[in-house]
Amino acid sequence: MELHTLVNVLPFAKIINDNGKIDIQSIEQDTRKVTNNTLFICIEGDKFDGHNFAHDAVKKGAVAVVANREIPDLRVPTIIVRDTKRAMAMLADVFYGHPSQQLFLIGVTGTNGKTSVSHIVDHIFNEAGKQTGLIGTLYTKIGEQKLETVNTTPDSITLQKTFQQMIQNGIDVVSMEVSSHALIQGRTWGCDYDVAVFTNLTQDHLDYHKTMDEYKKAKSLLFSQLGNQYSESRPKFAVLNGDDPVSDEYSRMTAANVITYGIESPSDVQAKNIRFTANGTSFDLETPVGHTTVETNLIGKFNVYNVLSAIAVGIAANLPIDTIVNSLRSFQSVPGRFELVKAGQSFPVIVDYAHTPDSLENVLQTVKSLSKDANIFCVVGCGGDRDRTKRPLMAQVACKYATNPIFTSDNPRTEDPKQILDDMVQGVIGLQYEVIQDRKEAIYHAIQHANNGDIVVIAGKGHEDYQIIGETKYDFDDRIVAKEAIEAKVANTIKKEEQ
Ligand SMILES: CC(=O)N[C@H]1[C@@H](OP(=O)(O)OP(=O)(O)OC[C@H]2O[C@@H](n3ccc(=O)[nH]c3=O)[C@H](O)[C@@H]2O)O[C@H](CO)[C@@H](O)[C@@H]1O[C@H](C)C(=O)N[C@@H](C)C(=O)N[C@H](CCC(=O)O)C(=O)O
Ligand SMILES: Nc1ncnc2c1ncn2[C@@H]1O[C@H](COP(=O)(O)OP(=O)(O)OP(=O)(O)O)[C@@H](O)[C@H]1O
Ligand SMILES: N[C@H](CCC[C@H](N)C(=O)O)C(=O)O
Ligand SMILES: [Mg+2]
Repeated sequence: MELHTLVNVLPFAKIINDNGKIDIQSIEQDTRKVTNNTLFICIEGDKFDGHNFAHDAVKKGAVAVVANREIPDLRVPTIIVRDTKRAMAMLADVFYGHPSQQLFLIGVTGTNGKTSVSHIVDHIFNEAGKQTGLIGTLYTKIGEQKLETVNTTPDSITLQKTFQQMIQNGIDVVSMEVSSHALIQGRTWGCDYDVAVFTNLTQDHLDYHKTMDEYKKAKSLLFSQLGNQYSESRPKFAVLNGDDPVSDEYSRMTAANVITYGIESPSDVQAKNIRFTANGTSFDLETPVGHTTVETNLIGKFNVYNVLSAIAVGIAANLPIDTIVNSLRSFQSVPGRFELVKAGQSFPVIVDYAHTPDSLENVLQTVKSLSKDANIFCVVGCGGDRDRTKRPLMAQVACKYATNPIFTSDNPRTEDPKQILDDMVQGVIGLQYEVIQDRKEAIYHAIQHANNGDIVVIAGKGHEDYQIIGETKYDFDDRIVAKEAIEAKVANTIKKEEQ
């Protein structure tokens, strides 16, 4: 695309060193991705100032630069704008041909459940015969192809480029997770959502947002930015959790149609008579388009909320209710979410991604409801360089529900693992718990001491196949470590029996 055509979308932009027509073949905000004929955008970030990389970008092939000030000795055309992040989102949307307008785009935000809900939604549309794409914590999925992601919600260039790739691959429906960080940083500016979903709001990320109010405001942007163009052929919907008090505020902020879902409060999409069985959950469903029964393999009340929100998305997209409900029967699970590890042991071992006080409470409550008298071993830690104030709260939750809480390291990152554990322990002074800093040792310890009828929960890292200590990412997968621990225990038992 020609540089001036692109720059036309940036009101009041000034070009320094303009030297006529230039063909732009890619736009990038990271020098590590710059190639020939790139338009490089300088972003002032938390760690670096991209303006300091402009010369480097030109050396690598950048033919023009977007900046918020003149960069000394830079000889390529430089487009000066006040806000380079906003310019980046606009340029990305234009450069990739407004791809989100051609997709049925669903954004899911909330503290917990984004990955789960986006996967259930993806499954529903897939079963309804649509070609689907998914963007989130686990991966970017284009049809059957899975690509690794750095962030839950990518930067605006990566995002728009991914949408374009999806269109080229025949995708028509995309469900994506929208993090609060992404909303505040404008990574999703330019996204034309058809449906925006709110799961819930509880404590997390206060290291970044500072207060719950700021965190709530960040998430509200998905709803206030939801297009307010009324179109009969393409109405916009906000899908809100009727049992979360924050939904009232979000409802007032959006100009779109609102569908609520819930269990406790009267909602448009409502679950009644919830029945937890050995194989999953079933409930009576009431919706504006009909009443029916839902059966799912997923367990826990929190998963009823996840399923309800996904049903509401299906309804917003005009899918027949029977198609939605039938597809739910074949939805299995999400990797690392309540994932059972089986290696011949006589007690359940569950790996789960609960890394907030609320998610841990939901999972442990569910586990407790499975067997009232079981000893519950809960191996849990808290991430470093993240919200410190959730640490004592997570420890409290572990001690409230588990008979055997074991505090260990999650991803300590650049923090001292001992300090993180000390922060956790501050919440449970005088209560019973163990501290085993090494995660592998902690998992082995829990499995070694669990007996028939007990339950082991390994929380916090779910699908992660690494552990970040310092700045190094080591191979580490709770599911593999747990399996090895079980196998060691089973082998030992057999040996003892043979003696
Ligand atoms: C704090 C934060 O959110 N940082 C995000 C932010 O980085 P930043 O803009 O501050 O970038 P920076 O590293 O200071 O660099 C500034 C600029 O210099 C450029 N640069 C930098 C180095 C270099 O060699 N060359 C170069 O060009 C960078 O590409 C960037 O344009 O923008 C980047 C691009 O979008 C993100 O990858 C990065 O996420 C970091 C890795 C991160 O850890 N973020 C977490 C907190 C996060 O965003 N998490 C949420 C999920 C949370 C949840 O709900 O659970 C997520 O969406 O992933
Ligand atoms: N609706 C829910 N309410 C509360 N807790 C939930 C809910 N759904 C899932 N959980 C719990 O939260 C954990 C994380 O779920 P999931 O990965 O779906 O959330 P997420 O919002 O994508 O998280 P992240 O912000 O880290 O990407 C699960 O492992 C489970 O313990
Ligand atoms: N998206 C979350 C994931 C947390 C996962 C947990 N294992 C940790 O490292 O704290 C975050 O970046 O805060
Ligand atoms: Mg997620």
